[in-house]
Amino acid sequence: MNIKLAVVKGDGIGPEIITEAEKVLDKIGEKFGHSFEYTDILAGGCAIDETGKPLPEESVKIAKESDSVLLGAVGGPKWDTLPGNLRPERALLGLRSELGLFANIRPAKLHDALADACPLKPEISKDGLDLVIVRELTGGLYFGDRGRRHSGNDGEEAYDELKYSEKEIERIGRVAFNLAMKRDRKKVTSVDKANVIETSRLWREVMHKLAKEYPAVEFEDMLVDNCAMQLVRNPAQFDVIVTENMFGDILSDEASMTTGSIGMLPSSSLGVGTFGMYEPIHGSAPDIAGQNKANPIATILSCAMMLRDSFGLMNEAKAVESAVTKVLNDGYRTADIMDEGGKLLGTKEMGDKIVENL
Ligand SMILES: NC(=O)C1=CN([C@@H]2O[C@H](COP(=O)(O)OP(=O)(O)OC[C@H]3O[C@@H](n4cnc5c(N)ncnc54)[C@H](O)[C@@H]3O)[C@@H](O)[C@H]2O)C=CC1
Ligand SMILES: CC(C)CC(=O)C(=O)O
Ligand SMILES: [Mg+2]
Repeated sequence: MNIKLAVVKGDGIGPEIITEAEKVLDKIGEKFGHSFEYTDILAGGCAIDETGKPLPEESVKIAKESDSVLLGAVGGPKWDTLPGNLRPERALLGLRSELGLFANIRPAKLHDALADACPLKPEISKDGLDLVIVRELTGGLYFGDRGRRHSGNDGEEAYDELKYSEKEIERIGRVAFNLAMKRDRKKVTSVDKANVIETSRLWREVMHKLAKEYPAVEFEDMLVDNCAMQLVRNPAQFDVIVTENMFGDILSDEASMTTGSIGMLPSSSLGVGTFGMYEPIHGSAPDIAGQNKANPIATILSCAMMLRDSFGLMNEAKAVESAVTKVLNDGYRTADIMDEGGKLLGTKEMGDKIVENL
């Protein structure tokens, strides 16, 4: 296959982790007879510096003409004082909505070798942890009307609109139920705040209707505050969690720690076809940027998701995942997952080790 990828290196650790991901893809290409063609597109802080805009039209155009997008991370303190619509993060939201990527799949699986990196007590993780968060990605608070206004004598007031339509809820619900059908445990937990928020009450109604169409799937609701607690108390109870945009953003960072580090969690963002955007769930980690310290595994595992979900290359995806597992089993660690007896590697050396194991 000849695969054309639009690549957002982005800011902070973005360029470092993307370099390692491309090395892995190139090795896959060499081994399995594919070629990967990368076109760098500007998005985020680097795009602001170069063009004055977080997401130039040209970047969206190239992304749309590609087979999929690979993204590092955007943002950083340099751009934190810009107005909201000019911040680097707008680029990410813009790409997600322009490309129609409403379903964000974030698998959190604890590798056996990382049991000591998981901060939970061993008895909590002893039988393994393997859950997936299905996060709605193009609706909710991050896309509603927002602004500032003056209100009476109380000074300035800021507002962010939260709305969801039945259609938006149903389509993300279907992604979750269909995913659960392919997994051993076939369980969906729909997470909302239906005791307070009207959008959550509609969310719950739609999910209940959908659940009836999937009798083979065990279904439950959970309030988001309880879910945040349960993820630490007993994460093994979860299989597929489906939730709205902001709850999914927050809960997936929390869930990442059950795997040892946020540097381990990959993601795919999908729409109706096979086109996807693939990125680690973490941000640009300005505190470690440029120091060869970032864990590239989340980005590399995102490439495995891309090979499987967008291109149907099952063996190739498995090869990447097995190489990562082997490197971890051999005791190699980046600083974020370092444990007693581990062999510490930098970003580049971790990428090299994974390539070596391919
Ligand atoms: N997808 C994206 O592009 C995202 C961008 N951001 C942006 O990133 C910037 C930094 O945000 P933070 O809140 O600090 O979140 P962050 O996820 O960048 O970092 C949080 C903590 O996790 C660590 N970390 C993150 N990725 C790591 C990796 N691969 N290996 C080792 N350690 C890692 C960081 O060093 C930091 O201590 C902000 O500008 C934010 O808006 C945040 C989340 C997602
Ligand atoms: C700009 C944010 C919505 C990025 C983020 O935190 C995420 O997608 O996980
Ligand atoms: Mg996030």
